[in-house]
Amino acid sequence: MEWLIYAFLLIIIPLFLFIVPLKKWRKLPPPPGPPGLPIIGNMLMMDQLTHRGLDHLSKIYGGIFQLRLGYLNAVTISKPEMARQVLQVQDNIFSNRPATMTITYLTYDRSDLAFANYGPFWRQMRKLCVLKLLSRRCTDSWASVRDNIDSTVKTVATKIGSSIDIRELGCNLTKAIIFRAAFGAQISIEDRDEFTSIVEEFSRLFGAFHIGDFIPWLKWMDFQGINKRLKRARLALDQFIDRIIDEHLANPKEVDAPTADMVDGMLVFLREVDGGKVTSETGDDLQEFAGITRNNIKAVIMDIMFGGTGSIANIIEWTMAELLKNPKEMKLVQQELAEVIGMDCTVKESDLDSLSYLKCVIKETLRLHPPTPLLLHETAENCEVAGYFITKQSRVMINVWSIGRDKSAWEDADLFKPGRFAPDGDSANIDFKGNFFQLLPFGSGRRSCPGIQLGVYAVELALANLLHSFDWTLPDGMKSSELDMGDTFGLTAPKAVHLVAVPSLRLNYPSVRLIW
Ligand code: HEM
Repeated sequence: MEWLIYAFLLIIIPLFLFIVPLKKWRKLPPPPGPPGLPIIGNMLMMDQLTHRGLDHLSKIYGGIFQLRLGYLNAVTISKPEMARQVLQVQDNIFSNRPATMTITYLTYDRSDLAFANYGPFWRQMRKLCVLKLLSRRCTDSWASVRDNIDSTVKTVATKIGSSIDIRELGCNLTKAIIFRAAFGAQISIEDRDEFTSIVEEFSRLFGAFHIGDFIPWLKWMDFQGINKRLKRARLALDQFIDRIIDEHLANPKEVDAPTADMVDGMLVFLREVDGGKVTSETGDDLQEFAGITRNNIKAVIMDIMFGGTGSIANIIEWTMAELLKNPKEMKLVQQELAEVIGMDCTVKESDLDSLSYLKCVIKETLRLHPPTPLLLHETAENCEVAGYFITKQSRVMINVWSIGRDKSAWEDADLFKPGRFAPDGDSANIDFKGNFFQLLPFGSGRRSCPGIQLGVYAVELALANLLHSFDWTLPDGMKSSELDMGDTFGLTAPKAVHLVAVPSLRLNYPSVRLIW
């Protein structure tokens, strides 16, 4: 009798655990896609891995298709319902991130938040970032937004009648916000310039092509000398942030102090590895947290630099461009600002809730120009989407740009019509917080953007003040129809040609002079 029980355990259980599921998967076809060559697969189509290239391929192969890049399967999703399958229904399987060799090295072996795989470490880092660095309670980050927008408006006021590069204006503003939030008000101009060049080199290296990412047995090849650049870049970051950390350690602050910055926030959890001890007590909501290392701090600071700076500046530039291209919409937003704020003062945080049309304009801009057009995820297990078999460790690209322009989800999908989100519009109930899979500028589910509150606040307050304080025209008599609306593709998708516009004073001058 006993042998019967053993036979059951040895034969039936493995059958159910392995063979039955395998058979289930085997019946399913892989997603459609273009035929590939031996070994390299579709690597000759690498130039198509942009939001526009993948959108074009989705018109041929459908809302889900697969490219084989060497040994890597890359699946693209371009329909809202399939995005829901991936980001909500099977979120647990799709919450890993793909990381190239370059990214792994530059993030200290993925010891950050954005590239860490889903699991206990990621959960703790996410909790730390959300509660201690990016929430409304982190007062300095938010004060940094207000102060830096005030000084941007004052700078524009000194350039009335001259051409202003809006991309540059937005980048300088967001860099100032994020630098001060991360390192505190004391950071010098020289330090800012030094750190900007480190971030720029990281950004160039993140996009670098390495054959070993696709054909692992060719990992040793380094045609472009990337390895040397990687080592130099990480050393520069080590030296810079170690100095900042040491300065902060020498001058400790209470995390709740009004002048505490993100480095102060993280130092509370610092575990100096050399000494092997936890240097300070952990906070209430992270009692079980074993602490973080200097490398974690460096990697998270880089996440915040990349997450914050490009996207906020991008939205400001695209919104201004769409409003200059659509003067009727510009008039509606400015009319709302005049009615809500009056013409004697600038916009304050408490006014933002009343600016409902401005919010519609920003939403519509995010639909047409999401700053991160492709969400990058990776599968943790074999699974099924829409009747297709997706293998474990597939790279999954959710084409948010394509989904935002999907003709079956949006009426007049290619037109800029903010009124669709107004209370009487056909998309009035749709928000961008990840609940509606046709609009995903901040992603959805576990890996969605933790900086959404801070980011939206900065975008709304900056645009409200720029549009309320000034009237804007295109330079040299350029007509709105002549404005170039093309984009480029990198980690984000900014306008291909920088937007240049000319401000004129809009508010009642004597009262505004008192404020400025
Ligand atoms: C306002 C403009 C912003 C937009 C449109 C934006 C968009 C996004 C998107 C699309 C993702 C990926 C979601 C996914 O993969 O499903 C993301 C992730 C992330 N964002 Fe943002 N973001 C913005 C602002 C910020 C700010 C201000 C910060 C920090 C200061 C930030 C930090 C991050 C981080 C750390 C992640 C990685 C989260 C993780 O993997 O768990 N973002 N963001």
